Amino acid sequence: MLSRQQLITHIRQKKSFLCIGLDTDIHKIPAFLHRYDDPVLEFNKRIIDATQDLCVAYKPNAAFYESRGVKGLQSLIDTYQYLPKDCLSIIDAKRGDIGNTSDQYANAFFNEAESGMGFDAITIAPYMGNDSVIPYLKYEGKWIILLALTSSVGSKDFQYLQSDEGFLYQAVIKKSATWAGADRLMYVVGATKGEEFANIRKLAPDNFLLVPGVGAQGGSLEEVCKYGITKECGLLVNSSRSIIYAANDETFAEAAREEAKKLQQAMAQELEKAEII
Ligand SMILES: O=c1ccn([C@@H]2O[C@H](COP(=O)(O)O)[C@@H](O)[C@H]2O)c(=O)[nH]1
Repeated sequence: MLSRQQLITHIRQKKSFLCIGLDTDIHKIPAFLHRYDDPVLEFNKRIIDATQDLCVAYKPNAAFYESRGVKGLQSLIDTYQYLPKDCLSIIDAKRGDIGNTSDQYANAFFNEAESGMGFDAITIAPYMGNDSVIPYLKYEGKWIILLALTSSVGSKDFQYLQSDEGFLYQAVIKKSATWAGADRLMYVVGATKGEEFANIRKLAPDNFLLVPGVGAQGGSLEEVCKYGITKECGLLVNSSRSIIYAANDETFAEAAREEAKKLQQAMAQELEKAEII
């Protein structure tokens, strides 16, 4: 379990607000790893070993594990167990369902005694409203991360629809702020939506934002920081493919480290600019 204050301390100590996405596709990892019992786990362990001093969070995306059935679930559980305790562990599951079903999702990802997984945080699609989100908050100290404004091209289909509270994504932020405080609630905001960060900060001045889209999707770290950084940083910037698939041979973990380091160094500059370190 990682509290807001611990997260902020780690950001200052590591000079980093990098979240590394473990979107591990068994068909994309280096061929030599296939001699291991669990190639995906071996890949993840080496990525984690090579990068853990450079990042403050890891985010396995559930789809890459669930797509492989029982074996994939085991890779996910074993990867969770291997994650360093000083990094925020986020399961990117994007769940959302009626209350009793959400109870089961929360149990699956938060109740380590029963499922083998006790992630610190989970991404949630908030579309089904309050009763779909509250079950996760019953787990003391765990974080919920609601999809607000996603990095996807399709975000314009619904998220920018006008409502009484402004755009629909703005209504999501306003309403959900009544469900939990900034010590338990984050929002996903895509790095590809740099121009919206200033508006989002007006609605969510203290919440951490989980920001995917830097790297393979072309989002700008500089723009995100220009409008999104707060005095306590308030950002976790995720990159998955650009780091974990930086090379496709025996050097993959070193190459991942190099990519992570470039981002960490750019983040250190942003933290200095904002006088956080
Ligand atoms: O709006 C969103 C929400 C989630 N994601 C997820 O983040 C990573 C991004 O991976 P990259 O390889 O760095 O593009 C991936 O797991 C997505 O499912 C997102 O991209 N946008």
